[in-house]
Amino acid sequence: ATAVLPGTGPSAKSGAQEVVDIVIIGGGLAGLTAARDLKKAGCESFLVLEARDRVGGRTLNHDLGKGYFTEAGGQWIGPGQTAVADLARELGVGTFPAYWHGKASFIAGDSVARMESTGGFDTDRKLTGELEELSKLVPSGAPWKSPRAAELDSMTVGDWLAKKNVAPADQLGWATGVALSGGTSPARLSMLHWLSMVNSADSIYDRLEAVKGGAQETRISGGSQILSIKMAQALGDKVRLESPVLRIENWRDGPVAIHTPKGVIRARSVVVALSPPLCNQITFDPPLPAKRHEMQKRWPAFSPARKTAHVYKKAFWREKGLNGWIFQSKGPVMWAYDNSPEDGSFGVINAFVVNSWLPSDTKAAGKELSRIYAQALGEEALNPVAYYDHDWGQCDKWTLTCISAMPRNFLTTYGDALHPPAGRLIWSGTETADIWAGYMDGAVRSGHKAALQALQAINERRA
Ligand SMILES: Cc1cc2nc3c(=O)[nH]c(=O)nc-3n(C[C@H](O)[C@H](O)[C@H](O)COP(=O)(O)OP(=O)(O)OC[C@H]3O[C@@H](n4cnc5c(N)ncnc54)[C@H](O)[C@@H]3O)c2cc1C
Repeated sequence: ATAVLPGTGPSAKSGAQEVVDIVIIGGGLAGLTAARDLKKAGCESFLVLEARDRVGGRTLNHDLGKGYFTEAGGQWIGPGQTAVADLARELGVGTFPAYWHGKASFIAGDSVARMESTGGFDTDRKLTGELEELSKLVPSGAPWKSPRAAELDSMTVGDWLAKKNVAPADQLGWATGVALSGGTSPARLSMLHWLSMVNSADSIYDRLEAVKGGAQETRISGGSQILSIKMAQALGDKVRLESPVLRIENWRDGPVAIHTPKGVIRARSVVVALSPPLCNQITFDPPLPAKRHEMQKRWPAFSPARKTAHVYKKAFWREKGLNGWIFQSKGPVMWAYDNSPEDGSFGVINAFVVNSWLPSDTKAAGKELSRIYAQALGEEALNPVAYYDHDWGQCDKWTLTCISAMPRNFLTTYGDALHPPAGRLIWSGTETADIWAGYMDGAVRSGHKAALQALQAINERRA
């Protein structure tokens, strides 16, 4: 077992202060994976501090009753995402394929076109080939180290596409793909960042974008938040909810003082399992190294993702040969898709929606979407039995950024400040992952890495 500070037990009180070896900040997939690894390694002296009254961070289940769920945040896993798949297996959580067979619906104004789905967005093969080749030059974990980093970071995906004369029929596919995976429009996403994402997917574009054979292929039984819920259950009172960290003192030499509204905890090492903008909400004394501070402050912290769910008595569209996918060229629906339970006992249409096209009032938004779904799937869509709506941008001080969409020149300016530990602080969270950064898999990978770093740091100091 790992040593604890002299004279302390697994979580000892010294005066009014608790003292532990390792504090983990953040009870998302990254923080909880790190905690689980510490426990597996025999370390008993650690705590997870989570700001909210729940675990899971950017994964969140809507409870549909009778053991069924649909997801408001991260939900799919796919080929190559072995860390999150292993975690599910170890926790006894099953997986099942996302539904995509049938015809997809494309709405342009009053007309609806239907096309047999191949399980992907069918973007132009020649162009994706070019993208794949370029991506081989951009290491996913450190894109700023690419031999062409400066050039590729100075352009947006939109700039690159503009030079390629994309056929009008293909433009929606590219824009939707970039918006869903990159979190913004092609005009706002750095080409270097986009290429690093393709690189993560073994430089196979469909592995990033598609449902069939891609990162949207597989769903998690019980909803993706179940992974965090199960990890937290096994960790018991090591996980402290409603404990936002507001201030961190003495991080350079330790013991580090970690301030929450419930008191101060002291630790030898701290795993900060938060995205950079969330780190920016914590006061550090002494201040962090200048470049790290600047990077956190400037990291894109807008959270445009809003996800909705319509629940129907049955998945009526399937009987009509439709797969439930809806794309709108102009309108609130970026992509609606069938998110019904594995047994198909009722129907769910989830959607990524564009805020500026939709009323902020939930009831009005649900009605507007039902109307659009009816246009694509039939009149039955007008009568959902339940509607859920989660706007991460409106309600989330503890998320701030759903999918980090890096603008031009950010990664080459600040990227090298993302990983290096600062004194006793070890940076974790999906943004720091070597592959699949931004994804649940990246979060799990970053948690494994942080646990190793923390154990190593404690052992080195003991030696
Ligand atoms: C709408 C949406 C769709 C997505 N789709 C997918 C998908 O299909 N597949 C996929 O793989 N990924 C997807 N993602 C991304 C995926 O959900 C995230 O990459 C992953 O969950 C991040 O985990 P994390 O632990 O790194 O960070 P987080 O989940 O953000 O965890 C950080 C935790 O820290 C807590 N916290 C914040 N500040 C403090 C503080 N000061 N003190 C204490 N605690 C604090 C937060 O409450 C949170 O619980 C999606 C995300 C969103 C939002």
